[in-house]
Amino acid sequence: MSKRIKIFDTSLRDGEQSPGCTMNLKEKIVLAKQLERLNVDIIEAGFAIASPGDFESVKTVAEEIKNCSVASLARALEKDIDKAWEALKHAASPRIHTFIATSDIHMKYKLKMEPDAVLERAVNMVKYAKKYCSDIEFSAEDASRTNLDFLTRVVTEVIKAGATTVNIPDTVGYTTPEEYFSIIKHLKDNVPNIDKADISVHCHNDLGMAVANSLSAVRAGATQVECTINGIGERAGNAALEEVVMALNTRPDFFKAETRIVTTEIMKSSKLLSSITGVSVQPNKAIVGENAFAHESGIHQHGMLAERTTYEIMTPESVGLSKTNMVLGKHSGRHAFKDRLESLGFSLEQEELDSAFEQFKVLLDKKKKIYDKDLEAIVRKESISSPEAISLVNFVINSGSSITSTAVVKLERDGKVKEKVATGDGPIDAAYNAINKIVNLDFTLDDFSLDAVTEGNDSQGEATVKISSDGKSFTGRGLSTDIVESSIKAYLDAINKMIDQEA
Ligand SMILES: CC(=O)SCCNC(=O)CCNC(=O)[C@H](O)C(C)(C)COP(=O)(O)OP(=O)(O)OC[C@H]1O[C@@H](n2cnc3c(N)ncnc32)[C@H](O)[C@@H]1OP(=O)(O)O
Ligand SMILES: CC(C)C(=O)C(=O)O
Ligand SMILES: [Mg+2]
Repeated sequence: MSKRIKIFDTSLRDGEQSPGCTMNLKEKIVLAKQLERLNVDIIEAGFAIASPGDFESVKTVAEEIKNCSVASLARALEKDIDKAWEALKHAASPRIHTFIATSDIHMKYKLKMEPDAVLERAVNMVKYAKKYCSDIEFSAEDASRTNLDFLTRVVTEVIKAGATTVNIPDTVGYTTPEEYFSIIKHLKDNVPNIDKADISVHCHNDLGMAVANSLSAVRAGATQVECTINGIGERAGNAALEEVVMALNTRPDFFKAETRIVTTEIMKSSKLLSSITGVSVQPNKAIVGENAFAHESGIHQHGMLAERTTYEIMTPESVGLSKTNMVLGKHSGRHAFKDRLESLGFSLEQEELDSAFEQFKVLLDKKKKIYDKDLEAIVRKESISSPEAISLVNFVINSGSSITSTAVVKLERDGKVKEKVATGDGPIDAAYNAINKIVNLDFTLDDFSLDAVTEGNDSQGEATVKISSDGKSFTGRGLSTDIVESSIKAYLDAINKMIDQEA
């Protein structure tokens, strides 16, 4: 049977402790509402005593959110708990979250308290909070580095005092999945009243194990996971909500656990947070990174086209993306290329397809990102260009604002290569003059235009050239990331059409 895991989102509290991730009141409300749509169980809205701004945020989130519990953090101090309650009192479902550190290092150096005094404070503050509301969470800060017998005592006593959730944080991201499993299992087996409270886990990502540790704890019996959107949080961050949730969702056979998260809201939540904080996620970030559902290599794309499950363990639709992103890139093959062209409405004969595919690969050596418009441009060129009587071998341009432009152009015709040098009014004019010297044909240049056909710094420029001879006009097109090259190609395309028609 599947057990229910509560998702406690702390993006607004621990998440906001990430340098660069502070949010103003309005932004916090917008994010809280999105977390409500995501259907998290608990929103930790802030640390009410920390500042008037934090107090106001907790208060407003508490008043606005109806379908999730709203929590405020409070040290194990009466003044913190009073302030938390003042902010939370109008919440539909308030939770006071009080904490104190229990590890030897923290007790000795930071709190300067003996363990018994810490235990007593924890118990008294849970009782103190309990007079305000029934839903009390207690966190034993730095639990993963706490003496296990002492931690067992603390957990037992705070549950007796009325804590309904006991959190066992890996505050400094120090533990490992196996070790954390045994800590949680030990508490499950040795705390007599453990079933009266949810065991919560709160993992930091200092060693990159926050999600793995959280999931391991779920296997050991934890019933609440604390996490943040995009994994933001103090230092290296907290366990990423989207990763925890999708792991549970994707592997019910293994975890036998489920959440109430509306997973189709995941992507929106991630993007909203990034737009609020200005901190975007790395492209290879699991679940919400730009590449998480992108397939670039030919063998994978071929497999995906045959059957999605060959390379997709969860669907992009399940996290709110409209579709898998088949990235046409350097490693793509003909299957994916053809599929994309067909989706753009082009159906090419094998020969045309091979030629377009070849051009596509050449283009990729020059251009990092290929857009649909690039493909359209390649195909349009493919279907409109004439047989090449004259082809470009290479060219060299010397141009600048204070020198006369000079072009050296090398062309091939009937297996013979010819090279000429010419000057001109700008690099394109110089190149055209050099071509004129080589081809030695009688025509006039009537029109020339240049357009950027795709997006980005490395966009392709399409040159269009009109020439005429004996009252007939010929249009040529050329495409390249280099505008001089596209201009030369367009000029030669028009000349080839003229030669073709004269032949
Ligand atoms: C693991 C975590 O994420 S814990 C949450 C961390 N988040 C934050 O700290 C953000 C908000 N914090 C703040 O704005 C400030 O630290 C405040 C307003 C809470 C307190 O500020 P100050 O009163 O100036 O104290 P300061 O932060 O310098 O030191 C913390 C004090 O709280 C005490 N303390 C720390 N944790 C606890 C606790 N859980 N219970 C009781 N006392 C505690 C420390 O011993 C220290 O006490 P001292 O002033 O008597 O030496
Ligand atoms: C306050 C507690 C839960 C915390 O953030 C931590 O221990 O990391
Ligand atoms: Mg934390």
